[in-house]
Amino acid sequence: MKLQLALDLVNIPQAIEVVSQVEQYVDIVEIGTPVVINEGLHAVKQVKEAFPNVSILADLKIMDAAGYEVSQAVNAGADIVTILAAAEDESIKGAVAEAKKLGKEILVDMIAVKDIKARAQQLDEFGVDYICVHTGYDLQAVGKNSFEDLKAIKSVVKNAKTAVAGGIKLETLAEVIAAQPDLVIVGGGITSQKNLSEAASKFKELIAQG
Ligand SMILES: O=C([C@H](O)CO)[C@H](O)[C@H](O)COP(=O)(O)O
Repeated sequence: MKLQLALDLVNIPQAIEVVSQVEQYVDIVEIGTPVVINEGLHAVKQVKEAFPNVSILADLKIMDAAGYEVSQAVNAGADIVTILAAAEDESIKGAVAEAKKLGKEILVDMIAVKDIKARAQQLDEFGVDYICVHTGYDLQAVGKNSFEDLKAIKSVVKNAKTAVAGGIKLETLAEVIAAQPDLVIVGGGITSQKNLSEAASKFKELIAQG
């Protein structure tokens, strides 16, 4: 089980500062969608240049022009690029083909998908690398989480790695670990803490025990 740190509410210098404090505890650093919207793919490029040995996920949440957008993110330094599960099948297949050509990976974000099991089965057949259940900020705000959805995809996905994101805190981590995803994505659960390094190390320690 791996730990991904999501950086959503920072600018580029702040992102670099955060990564310098937690690098040893996280397996993947996510350049979050709000950061890409604010700073563009320069954020991916500059964080990768500062930490060439860190795996970078670019959370583009692609919806169309998938092959092209994947290629641009990879050119900037991304190792993993995200696409929305709600995108057309052709877009998902295009993203997978481009990532495979470049030796990189695709994570599909299931945010807002209603029939989680059926879509996860289709995505698995398309050869995506990760399938991620995700409760976004707007549903977190009304008390939702993705823990049941994680169990649902775990019951049908045969090839892809599974991931979970959305409001995961130290207090809820045990429930997540019990479902055994391949990747746990944590943003505010680490970045809102005073001592970032201590918070990341606690997440890492519990995940390693998982
Ligand atoms: O993808 C995310 C969200 O849609 C904003 O772009 C976050 O990175 C993801 O939800 C993880 O962050 P936390 O919910 O703060 O753990």
